Amino acid sequence: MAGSKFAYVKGFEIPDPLLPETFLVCRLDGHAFHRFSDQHDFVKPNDERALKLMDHVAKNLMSEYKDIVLGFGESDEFSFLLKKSTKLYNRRHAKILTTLTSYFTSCYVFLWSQYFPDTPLRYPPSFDGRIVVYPNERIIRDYFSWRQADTHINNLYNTVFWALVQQGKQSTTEAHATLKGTVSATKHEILHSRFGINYNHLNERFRKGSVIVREELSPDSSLTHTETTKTLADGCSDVEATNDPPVVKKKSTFKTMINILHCDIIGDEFWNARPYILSQ
Ligand SMILES: Nc1nc2c(ncn2[C@@H]2O[C@H](COP(=O)(O)OP(=O)(O)OP(=O)(O)O)[C@@H](O)[C@H]2O)c(=O)[nH]1
Ligand SMILES: [Mg+2]
Repeated sequence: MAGSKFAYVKGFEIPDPLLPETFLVCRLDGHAFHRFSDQHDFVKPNDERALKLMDHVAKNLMSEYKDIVLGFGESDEFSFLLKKSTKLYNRRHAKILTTLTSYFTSCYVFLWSQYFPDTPLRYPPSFDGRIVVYPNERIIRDYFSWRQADTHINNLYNTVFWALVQQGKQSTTEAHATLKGTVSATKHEILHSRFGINYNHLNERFRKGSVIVREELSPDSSLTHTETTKTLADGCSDVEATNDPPVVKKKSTFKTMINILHCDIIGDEFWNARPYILSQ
């Protein structure tokens, strides 16, 4: 049937495919979370409730979108790696970006009260998003190393900064001045000598961010959920088991489980233990 005389406008919708057989990284970032965190009384420098909420949201996104093989989050941001063979929405750029961003945002609102039972949302939060196409494994590893290095740099700075303000009674201007031009060793030293804080003993979630992996379990795995989680924790500290049963993949006997880790992603150990992340 011929379209109406108006149908030609459809021709203005230009296809926006992402290059085939390349890795896609989608990074979502809280919009104006400086203000949002103030308005909702986030603990400084790290609010564990807010970070756990982000992790839970990311885990939900990965349950919904099985082609996401890895997530990494810190502060108000999360990066998601889609396997290079993904055919999700025919690799349409806008379709993937907008659905991932809106699903993440609605989950954030949906789960908010679980983590902030006494703090009603004062206004709707939003997230911006981008997808970057990367050609090879080395660059993907460098990408995630970059985000984790950033986590470390920001967290060390923020930890000393707020120690100077909250315990050292400096103004924020004075604290900035104290830290201007200092190297990492000096920041560690200030924390240790003035505040008795050993940075390396702080919560790993704060120091390393959150790594979310979809682990594949062998079909003959007879381990229980809890045992399996412990086994997968080898080499990574502080694994959070979920209470959900492992998901049985359709059309396959493999079981998968999404785990939240706070481990090093810089270096070989993480990647060598999980070759399937970059090989799909
Ligand atoms: N107090 C507190 N603030 C946090 C926490 N996590 C994130 N934030 C705030 O969120 C900001 C995130 O940084 P950005 O994404 O660069 O800043 P933004 O205000 O969100 O700005 P845009 O992303 O450009 O919209 C931080 O600077 C903090 O102000 C937290 O755990 N505690
Ligand atoms: Mg932000």
